[in-house]
Amino acid sequence: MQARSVILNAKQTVDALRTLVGTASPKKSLTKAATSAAVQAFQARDYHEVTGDIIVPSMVQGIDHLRDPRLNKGLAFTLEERQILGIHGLQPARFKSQEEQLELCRISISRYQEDLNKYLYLVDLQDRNERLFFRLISEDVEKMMPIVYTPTVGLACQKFGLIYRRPRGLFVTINDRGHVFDVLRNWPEPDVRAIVVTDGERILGLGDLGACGMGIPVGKLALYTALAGIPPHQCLPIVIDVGTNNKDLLEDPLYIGLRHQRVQGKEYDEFIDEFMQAVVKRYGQNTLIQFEDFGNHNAFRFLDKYRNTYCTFNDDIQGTASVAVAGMLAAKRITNKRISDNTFLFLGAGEAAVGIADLVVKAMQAEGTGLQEARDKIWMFDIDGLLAKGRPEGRLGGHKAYYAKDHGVMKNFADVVKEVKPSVLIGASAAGGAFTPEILQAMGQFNERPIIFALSNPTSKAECTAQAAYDNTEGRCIFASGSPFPPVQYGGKTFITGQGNNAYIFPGVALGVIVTGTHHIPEDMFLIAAQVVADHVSEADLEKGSLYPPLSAIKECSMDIAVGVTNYAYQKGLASTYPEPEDKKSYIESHLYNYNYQSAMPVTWPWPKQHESSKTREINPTKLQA
Ligand SMILES: O=C([O-])CC(=O)C(=O)O
Ligand SMILES: [Mg+2]
Repeated sequence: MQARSVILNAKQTVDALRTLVGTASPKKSLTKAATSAAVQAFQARDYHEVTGDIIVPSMVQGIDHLRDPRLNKGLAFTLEERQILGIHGLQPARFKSQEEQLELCRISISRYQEDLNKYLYLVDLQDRNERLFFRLISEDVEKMMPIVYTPTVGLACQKFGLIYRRPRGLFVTINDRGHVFDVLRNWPEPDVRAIVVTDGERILGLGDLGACGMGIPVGKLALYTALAGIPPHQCLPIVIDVGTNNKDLLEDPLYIGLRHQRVQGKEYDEFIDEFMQAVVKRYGQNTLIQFEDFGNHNAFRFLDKYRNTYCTFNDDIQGTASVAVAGMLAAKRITNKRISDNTFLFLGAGEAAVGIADLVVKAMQAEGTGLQEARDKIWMFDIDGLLAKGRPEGRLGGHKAYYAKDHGVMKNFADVVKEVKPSVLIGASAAGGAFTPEILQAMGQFNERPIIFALSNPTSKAECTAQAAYDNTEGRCIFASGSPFPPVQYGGKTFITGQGNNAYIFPGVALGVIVTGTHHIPEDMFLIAAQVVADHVSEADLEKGSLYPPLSAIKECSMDIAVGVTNYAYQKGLASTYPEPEDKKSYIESHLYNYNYQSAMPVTWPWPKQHESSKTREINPTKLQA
């Protein structure tokens, strides 16, 4: 007989599901219709035991409070909570505050010698106790960010097959063609607002790591919550697995992704289209989709293709550009030069380099410089040599063409440095150590205060170290790097250089976009973000050698960026959440994640006392008058 369509209420759905999965003994067997309705209701996520901030108390088993990382508080459960929740006796007698737990976490991490082990400790903590994890990172950004994020996350991606324990995020493979929406439906959270997606083709400066690139969306979204307070249940990390061209991975028995060459061309493009549509269908058109670490050839294409039809940005192009421009704005205070008064030379002409160049041009235009004049001040050098018009083997597709010069072929970067005599040298090439002492010394000869950015990640891919930049410029350089470097010793002084990493930008932009329900993300938002970060740089920061505020100030930057983005979104009519809040900051704050434990007591416990409600009645003024 054909199953009749039935709609079950939440309780019936749960009962039916429990019966289906064998956790309840059925009073009577389920009809086919009820079974199908239960499965459908479950798949449509009509019902959740624990999702987002919503917990259905009667549906959570006692021990789930310890097993579910969103509920677990470990020894911080009070006696009342342990008794009411049915977990009394499942833990030792000791009660701890969250602060005491944090202290233990710090001690535990410091006992590991290797960063990868520290990373694994934090992965376990996130799997075990979510609030503790986020509070730990957000309260000690300087120490924790290099572990959950760059540079250690790069190593974690390289060893992903070896360290893989539990899944986090969604793996959508090319074999799911035609069914991407169904895969998205398997994600248990109904209220996703932001996705970070990679296809793993260009993980940091490490190249094609295929599905092992999952560490990146996970790490970026950890910063969404830790640095911008975006609730974790609103964040979804995704890897799009279309294979890998990394020969070592294809032969590695530990590799966890599809074991074939990357699917490319029309099939790949259609798959990405299907993915974008499936996201909108599942989570709505305002779902933010952050593209991360795609190959150069795809990154620009997708940004151009989707930026006006989806809520999307490319962090490697736009986030990195924004943080680099923030550094340039801060550097003005040292050099007393406008951005337009500089000559730029880039090593690399990929996502980061071209993204930075485009935003620098915009910043120059804001200073009153003409478009062509601005572009003329920017030189680029890539794997084929200087970007010169008509160079024989050079690919000059897309925005790269804007920066090609009427110049003969040049293949030696040091020669280009000597000829162009840039005041700003920017490395975004993934060529570790490419800024040789000879190049750095030349920068020191042409400039009183040479600006040198070694932005490639992780640390091993940086174009030079902070120490090398100081040593080879008599300590006169203005330096920033994408990955952190230890303090520099030069001329009897200690310098703490800044990290020009897009982590200063994307969490705040994402927060502003999410709370306003902005659908498109205009380039101006990244210029706003750059200005906010530059405004957070104090004289003391500049004095000690940093063009950026300390990492501990990223949370404030994120909030101020979100306020800037929110103001802009309402001014330009891009916001979809109405009415427009008067006080933007408190509106944003009302959306933020709370890192502190919440009471696990049922909301109805203890029951309101009778005399308390009657007291309210007693002071009712109308009654008094009567
Ligand atoms: O992840 C980072 O540290 C910065 C970034 O986007 C990249 O290098 O691709
Ligand atoms: Mg990236």
